[in-house]
Amino acid sequence: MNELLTSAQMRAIEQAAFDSGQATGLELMERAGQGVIEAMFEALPDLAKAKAKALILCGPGNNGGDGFVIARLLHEMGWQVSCFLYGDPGRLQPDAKANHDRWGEIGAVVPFADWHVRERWGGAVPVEQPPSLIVDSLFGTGLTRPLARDLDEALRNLASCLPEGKAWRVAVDAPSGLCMDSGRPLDPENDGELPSRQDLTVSFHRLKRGHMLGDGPEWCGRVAVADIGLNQPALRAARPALREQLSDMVQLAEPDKRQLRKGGEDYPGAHKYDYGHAVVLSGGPGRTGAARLAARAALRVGAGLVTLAAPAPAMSECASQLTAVMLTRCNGAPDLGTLLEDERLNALCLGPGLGVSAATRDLVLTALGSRRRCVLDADALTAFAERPQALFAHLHSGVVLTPHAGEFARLFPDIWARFIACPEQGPAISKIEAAQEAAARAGCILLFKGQDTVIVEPGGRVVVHAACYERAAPWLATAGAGDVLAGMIAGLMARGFWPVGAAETAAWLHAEAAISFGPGLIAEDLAEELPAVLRASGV
Ligand SMILES: NC(=O)C1=CN([C@@H]2O[C@H](COP(=O)(O)OP(=O)(O)OC[C@H]3O[C@@H](n4cnc5c(N)ncnc54)[C@H](OP(=O)(O)O)[C@@H]3O)[C@@H](O)[C@H]2O)[C@@H](O)CC1
Ligand SMILES: Nc1ncnc2c1ncn2[C@@H]1O[C@H](COP(=O)(O)OP(=O)(O)O)[C@@H](O)[C@H]1O
Ligand SMILES: [K+]
Repeated sequence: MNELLTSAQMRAIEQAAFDSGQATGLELMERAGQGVIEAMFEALPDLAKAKAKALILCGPGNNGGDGFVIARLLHEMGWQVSCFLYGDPGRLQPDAKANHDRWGEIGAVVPFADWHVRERWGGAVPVEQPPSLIVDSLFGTGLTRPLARDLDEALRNLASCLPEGKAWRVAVDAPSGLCMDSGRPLDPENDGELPSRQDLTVSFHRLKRGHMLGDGPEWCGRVAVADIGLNQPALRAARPALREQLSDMVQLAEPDKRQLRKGGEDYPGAHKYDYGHAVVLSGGPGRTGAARLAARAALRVGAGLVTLAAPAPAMSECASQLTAVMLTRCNGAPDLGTLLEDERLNALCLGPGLGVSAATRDLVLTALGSRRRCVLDADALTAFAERPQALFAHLHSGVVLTPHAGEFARLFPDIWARFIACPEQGPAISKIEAAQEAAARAGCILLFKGQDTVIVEPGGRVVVHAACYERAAPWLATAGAGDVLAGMIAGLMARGFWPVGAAETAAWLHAEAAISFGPGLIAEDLAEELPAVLRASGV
């Protein structure tokens, strides 16, 4: 259940279910409607206490069909329900048409031409009693272009007549207007501002990428996943074509708890060198803090030994601040080369506080030449902004690049430009495709930071760590948080984690430490919170 689907993958699963006789479209639609009802009363308990009046906005496709099921089921529960249709009833698909017609035996369907939103609910005394629930069943995974101007305007009018807090808002599968493959609004006219935020979005079978990426979480509000009875493993096993379509399935990040554990039954007598020796390169005097944060995090995450390698003028500054982290002198690339003659030094972290200079470029190239596992962050990336190819030519599969958006833009300006261009049709390029293209060009693992962190192995796994909903970690937006993440990845690689696994586990632990610490977090707290996080997660 840890998967994020694209709309095309969801359609392929649905088609396989039809072809194999696992379910019919009508059955799935009924379960989808039922699933929304169950999820919304569970997630929004106050809804049951609200005035039981619902407005169901149905669209021209199967998302609209789900809306007619919801209308019927709410009516059966005693709710007063109004159904509005954007689309031509004569052109509905068979399953949506069947549910439209079933609803038609119960109540009216108001066509779009008669919505007159402002006249209904906009006056000082509304002509019609306002609803306590608005269900957005206009578009789901079938959205391919921005909402038509007249519909968009009607929805904005509705949002101003019944603003947030006046009525609960529940979206069926997707907030209409959001591209579910990217989490990006298809809304060039309004700069990505959709007509309204939802209180809850109910997805079917699995979460889609758009629920977790980009602006998706902001517009979805909360998410729930309704089980609509699709047996994906059975369908996958029986149908090679589906297996192929699902082969690039994206996973949500999970920590490798088994590998995180130290000792235990299978390995009780380990020595510190069994957990590796990480080296973090420090900047000069007055710029050592970032590397010290990284080094401390590498040690806390369980590297057996961690050494901070600092230039001579910064040694006393570092020495006064370090205890368990060791210190060695490193005046530049030749010193680093000498240091790395010790083969026990098995993972490196370069970038935090290192400075944007030719000296940094030399250090990076020496580190890469040693073929050690290596994290390149911050200045180690920016130092190559003028000539990224000079970096890419030396990268290898043991390297993790950890750019934030600015660093990504400097190294991959063309990909960045395409990624941020306002999308006019779906599916829009997502952070996943941007990271995949960048990782393929760089030839190493890429962890593209942000609230939605995307980790990509060229030609291999794609993992998303989304710090949203119950895992929101806004306190991570603090100076130095990225340095800590880089140190954690280096520490895990020193312990023997594969680079992509180190990146995934570190991203999870990093956010978990922020969530565990909570308000007031500063970067120093992250490493200190790790013991509690590790204990709480059973490591
Ligand atoms: N898959 C499953 O297993 C299940 C799916 N279920 C439900 O079905 C939903 C997907 O249904 P769907 O494919 O009919 O697409 P939907 O989102 O209703 O869009 C309808 C059509 O609108 C059109 N269109 C697009 N953009 C437009 C725009 N801006 N303005 C105007 N028109 C626009 C476009 O057609 P076009 O005009 O491009 O030919 C599109 O095909 C899914 O989200 C879930 O709720 C559940 O019932 C249970 C199981
Ligand atoms: N609002 C947020 N929600 C979740 N994670 C965040 C948020 N803001 C920042 N982060 C995370 O914190 C880290 C910040 O890294 P970075 O931008 O490199 O900061 P710095 O350079 O100050 O260390 C990244 O791992 C990023 O994913
Ligand atoms: K919808």
